[in-house]
Amino acid sequence: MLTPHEVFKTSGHVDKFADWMCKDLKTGEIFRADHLVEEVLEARLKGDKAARGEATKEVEEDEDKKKRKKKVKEIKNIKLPDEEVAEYENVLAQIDGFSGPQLGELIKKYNIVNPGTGGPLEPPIEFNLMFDTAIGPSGQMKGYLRPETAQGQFLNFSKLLDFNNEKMPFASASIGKSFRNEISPRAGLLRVREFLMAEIEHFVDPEDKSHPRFDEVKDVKLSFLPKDVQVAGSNKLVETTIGEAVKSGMVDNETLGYFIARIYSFLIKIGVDSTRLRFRQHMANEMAHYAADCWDAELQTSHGWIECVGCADRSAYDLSVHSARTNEKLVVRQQLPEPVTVEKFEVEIQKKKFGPKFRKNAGTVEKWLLERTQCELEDLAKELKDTGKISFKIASIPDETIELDTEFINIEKVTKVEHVREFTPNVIEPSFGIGRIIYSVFEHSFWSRPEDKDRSVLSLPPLVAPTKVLLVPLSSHNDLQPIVKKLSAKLRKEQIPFKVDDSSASIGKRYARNDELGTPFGITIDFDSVKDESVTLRERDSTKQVRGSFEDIVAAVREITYNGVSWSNGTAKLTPFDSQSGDA
Ligand SMILES: Nc1ncnc2c1ncn2[C@@H]1O[C@H](COP(=O)(O)OP(=O)(O)OP(=O)(O)O)[C@@H](O)[C@H]1O
Repeated sequence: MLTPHEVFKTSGHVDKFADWMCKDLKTGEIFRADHLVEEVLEARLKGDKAARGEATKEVEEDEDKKKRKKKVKEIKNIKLPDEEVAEYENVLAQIDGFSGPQLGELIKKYNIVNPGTGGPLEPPIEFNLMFDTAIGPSGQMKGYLRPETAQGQFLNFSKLLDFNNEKMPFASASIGKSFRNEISPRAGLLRVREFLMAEIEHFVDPEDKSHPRFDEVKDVKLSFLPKDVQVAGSNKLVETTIGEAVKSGMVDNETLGYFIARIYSFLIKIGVDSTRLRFRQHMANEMAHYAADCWDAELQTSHGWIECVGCADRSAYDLSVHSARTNEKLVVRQQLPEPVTVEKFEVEIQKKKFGPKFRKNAGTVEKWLLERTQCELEDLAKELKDTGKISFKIASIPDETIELDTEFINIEKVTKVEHVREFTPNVIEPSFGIGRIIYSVFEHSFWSRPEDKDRSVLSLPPLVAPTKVLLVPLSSHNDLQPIVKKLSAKLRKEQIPFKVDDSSASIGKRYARNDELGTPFGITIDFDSVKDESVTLRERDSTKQVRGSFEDIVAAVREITYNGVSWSNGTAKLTPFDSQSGDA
């Protein structure tokens, strides 16, 4: 988590990991420029709708919420000219793609001011999001709290490749805290300065980004928001299978497509509502310059569409920059099935002459030369041929310009037979924000029973519910205790997390409060249980009940929870139970 300056300087974070902020010099308030433009234009569009008499219930509720936040000035119901409405919609569709200066232009053009006070704002300036610190007692070594887990994985590339017996493709994964000095943290878990991140770095051959298991997911149907749709100012979703999306080139390659589909399956499995999930492609200027393609899994919540998982093809960027900085090769070597004849530039160094000329720097100069790419060697060979010498600078010998003539070096194109292919892998990176996912799952799973709005249910899938079963003895009568004990032991043995609620509240109340906590099953123990060890199993969402031996009931719970079996299949052999349990 605590990472030396050099790592993030090399990865580009020191120079580029920044958001744009605007300052109100009078009040000292600071706003994130893109969020400000987004919020103000959205508010004006809603005001316009209201002025046109098109206010929906949602608009009214939103306005009410915003008024409470004292953002009154922007919410006036003012009808906008039609062209302006279209312009606003266009800007909003592309809001993630603007640079700082472009945001500054928009702020000027649309006269966007401090929404609270109406005061003017300074043009946007860049604000680096990393928390910096000093490492060690001398305070000399600058460091940062990591803003993502990825870089640590890249630094360990050689070890990871070794663990995988040098075989490609392979992946590493890491889960842990990341830190970003967000300009304005807000919306609970959605934007915080310390958050849990889970990232997979999947290393793949740049010349073959097919995925051996793509066939398994190719028919998964998804909602896509591609970049050209956004650039055209729309947010109309394209519904198609991931197979088609890759085939048409909308999604760059199979491996990226495979992970997009797997992200989808994961989110659905843990309780995300598929109708409130879309994959939005990054627009060209939103994407890092090195990325080949990038899609965000966005979940719709009461705070709008929220990016919860990013899935990017980061190409060979990270490994290349770390390798260049450290002079360590971060490459894969693969035995070729058949030797190939290649033409390539090679450097011939007169080592004996290097020592006296460069002394302690001889090794560094030699290494630098040997690590040049073919393109660089081609340029150097030309320089040597044309001028009889080459001159260059090396970062670690900053005060010296190195000059070498043909007495010291020769660079020539040679024909060689190669048995090994050497390449820098590309990286496909799914990056999950755990807090945002959990928050969205809560919103997507929470509902009230139509017959009684006060009775809420958290429909967490059994697999992710922290407590799977609530054990409910009908009464606190001593006769029921042995069965409670026996059933508890059985559940413990089967590793099914459960809780006992033997409070004096009515059965209905006990069920209701656990429905709200997301506990998917209730097992009721009554006086018949004492006689024949039969118990009742209740399902949270439907409130359906079945009866059977406690062995069969526990087996059904296990099958439904851990093996993806449906309620009706899992309880097919049990007897439907119609009770007046106080549920209604
Ligand atoms: N401040 C934050 N609080 C909580 N989760 C975050 C935060 N920033 C990023 N994440 C999570 O980490 C994931 C990967 O980070 P990434 O760098 O792609 O986000 P980002 O594009 O910077 O997010 P945003 O544009 O919303 O700031 C995001 O999909 C999100 O789930």
